[in-house]
Amino acid sequence: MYKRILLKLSGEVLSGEDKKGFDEKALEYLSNEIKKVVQHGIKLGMVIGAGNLFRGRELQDVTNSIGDHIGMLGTVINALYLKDYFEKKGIKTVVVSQIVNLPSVRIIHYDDIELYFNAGYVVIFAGGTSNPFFTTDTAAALRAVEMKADVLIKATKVDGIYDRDPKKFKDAKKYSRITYDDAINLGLKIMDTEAFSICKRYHMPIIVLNFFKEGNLLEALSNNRVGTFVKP
Ligand SMILES: Nc1ncnc2c1ncn2[C@@H]1O[C@H](COP(=O)(O)OP(=O)(O)O)[C@@H](O)[C@H]1O
Ligand SMILES: O=c1ccn([C@@H]2O[C@H](COP(=O)(O)OP(=O)(O)O)[C@@H](O)[C@H]2O)c(=O)[nH]1
Repeated sequence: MYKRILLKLSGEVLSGEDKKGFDEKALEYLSNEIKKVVQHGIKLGMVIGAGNLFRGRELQDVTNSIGDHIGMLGTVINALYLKDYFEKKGIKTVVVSQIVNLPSVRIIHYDDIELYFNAGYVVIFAGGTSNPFFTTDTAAALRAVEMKADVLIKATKVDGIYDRDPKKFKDAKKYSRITYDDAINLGLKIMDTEAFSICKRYHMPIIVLNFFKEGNLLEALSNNRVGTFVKP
């Protein structure tokens, strides 16, 4: 079983698919899935998106870089919302970020992160990469490498990587395994190229899985037979 993971969640995990804001049922489901992982003693880092609040590219009347700043702040909002929710459910959680200075958010410091893991805390890395023009997938790849994760899990609403977007093409075919190079060269838009490149360079395996199937996350960590596995 993987013992140290970076979990990337899209913002819609907090709102429900194609919805905005926060949904109680979605949050309860999420905290139950996370609890299963934490109870196995797995060291868990998380990167959360902000698709349930703001995506820079969707703010059409806003200057690109400012829209992205708004998006990154959205990830901090999500992280704090989650921290509060998790703690009420008994999951010890700390939020770290480089983009805000708030009493509820800690500065990212490698030594401290190890202490948080050893004390059984889930660590939520908020604020994306701290730069506009990137996504939280790229942030997840960076944080996975930085925290020396065994694997990066991209938890999403499709059950793996397909030869085409399965939401648009009913006859899309799923890969159970794929190389970084194929994922990049075939232009499979499940994650951005930057994220695949960082994982390739630092030999970080990726599992893409459907987060909305109960127990899927823990099963993937146990047997590697869920979703799509991206490897060298
Ligand atoms: N080749 C592909 N294989 C799987 N999913 C794909 C592919 N191309 C595009 N997608 C889309 O990527 C989405 C997953 O990305 P995610 O980051 O979770 O969502 P979003 O970017 O909408 O927040 C899926 O909903 C799926 O429709
Ligand atoms: O390093 C980053 C990460 C995110 N964002 C902004 O934050 C938004 C939310 O992130 P993302 O789209 O990855 O969220 P998700 O779709 O996974 O919920 C993005 O649209 C960008 O506007 C950014 O500017 N830089």
